[in-house]
Amino acid sequence: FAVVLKSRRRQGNNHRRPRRPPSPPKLPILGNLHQVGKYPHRTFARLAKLYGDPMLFHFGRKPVLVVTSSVAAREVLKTNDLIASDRPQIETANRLLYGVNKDITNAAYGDYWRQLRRLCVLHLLSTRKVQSGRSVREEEIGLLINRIKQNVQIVRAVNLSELLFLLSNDVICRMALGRKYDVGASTNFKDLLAEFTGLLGTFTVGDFIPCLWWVNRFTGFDSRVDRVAQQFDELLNAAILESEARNLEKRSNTNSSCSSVITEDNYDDQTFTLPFIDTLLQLQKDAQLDTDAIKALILDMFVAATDTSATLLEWTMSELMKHPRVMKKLREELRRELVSDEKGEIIIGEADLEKLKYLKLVIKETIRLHPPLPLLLPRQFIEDTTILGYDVSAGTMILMDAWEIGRDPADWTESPGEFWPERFLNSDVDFRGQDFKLLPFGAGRRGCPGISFGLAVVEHTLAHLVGKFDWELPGGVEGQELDMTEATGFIAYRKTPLVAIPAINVSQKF
Ligand code: HEM
Repeated sequence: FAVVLKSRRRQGNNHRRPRRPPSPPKLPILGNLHQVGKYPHRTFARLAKLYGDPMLFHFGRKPVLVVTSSVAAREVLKTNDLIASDRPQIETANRLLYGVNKDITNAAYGDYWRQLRRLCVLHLLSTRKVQSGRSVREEEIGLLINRIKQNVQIVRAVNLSELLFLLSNDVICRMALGRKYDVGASTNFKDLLAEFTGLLGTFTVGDFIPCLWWVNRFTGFDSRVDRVAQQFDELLNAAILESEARNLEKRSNTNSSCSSVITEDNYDDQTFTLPFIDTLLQLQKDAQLDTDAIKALILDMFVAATDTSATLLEWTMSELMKHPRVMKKLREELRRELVSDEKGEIIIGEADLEKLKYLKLVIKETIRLHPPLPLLLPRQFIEDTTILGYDVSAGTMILMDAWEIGRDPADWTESPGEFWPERFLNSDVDFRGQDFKLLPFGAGRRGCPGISFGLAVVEHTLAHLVGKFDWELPGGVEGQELDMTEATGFIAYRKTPLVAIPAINVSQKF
């Protein structure tokens, strides 16, 4: 009798009407696409006040769960971590990244993704690998500082945004390919990467309304995608040839007849200093990776590392210029904790960064207010599930509004919209995926594996920019008047570049 009752109950459950999350009214065919606007993270924040959290949108026919609170974020990223670990398949990403399931970021959840993730975590982004990039970072930050010093002497404003993008581009270029590709190359690598990232972040109408697939062909979007994909492919093929030549030279120098192919078992200290491309090519056989997968993985690293770190730096400098009290306090910390050379110039080594507690609070506060990816990266549910009592179907896309979550007065009770790094004093709230009210790097299985890599560049560069220079806005504009408008797109850059005049820091003479 109990069995019959149980099975009846189960049948009853299966047939109850699903309880869906609240949705704004939608249009035929378009669904809610017309409501998303230029700044989707702001639109979602506004609509959540009317409809609640989470909300169910429809982009064309695609259901999209939008999360705007830490409570729902925890339910998705912790309680349902496994079920929420897929990514939606986006046609443009597949065209740019060597087809379906080649790179890590867009790979469907499964064995192949797990294999790539392991490779990244162990061999490309591990603590030792990040440490091995120290000399690259120091050299590139040194070049940045010299470029700025040249402008100090003639009291000229510098385009800090441009310089910061160049820096993070050069760092990842050297770490991934072993050298910079900008200087003297026929292709302007930086511009090509910017175009690549822009295209990758574009959802097109055909992604959500399949019968409109032809629009991209008609507007010329598809041919742009194909051109950029081909240009990168040529560049990566050349980089692979260079890597093979390096490997050959190394073998002939060591006069060794045995192959220098590395496996997971013969990984030595020297291997950690290799560029990503050399490591991946040498692990290729052991890891059974095809060459397209290696190229796709390298491209992922470029996109993931360049704009995120540079954007975080440009917002941090913007907030500091807007808040001279915080800039002064940070500079005092740098003077107090670091030693100076005989000319009075502060010496900043990576080992010193641990001492800079206030600098870390400044970065944390900036990333709370300006997460470089305000909606993280889209995920997708693998199975039907429930989120805060609402039924959600397999295949539903997930957008996590980290921008709104970081400003939600329910979690950030004291002036949530204000830039105030001291809010993190005596607080252990962190952004590494354990605190669902601060999610700039996501969380769970698919959370960002490059946090340490990114922060190593950001912290070190910020210490140099603030420790070595005083900054003013051109035309006598006061910091408080600095325009803080964001650009549109999946990465929240500044809308206008940050331009500022550097001056010799009072305690220093160059
Ligand atoms: C300030 C710097 C950075 C920010 C704000 C950032 C943010 C993010 C976010 C929000 C995600 C999606 C997480 C999720 O779905 O839960 C992500 C994924 C990822 N990030 Fe980062 N990231 C940064 C730097 C880096 C760097 C430097 C690298 C590598 C060099 C990197 C590599 C990746 C990869 C490979 C993924 C995809 C992971 C997967 O799908 O399994 N990121 N990042």
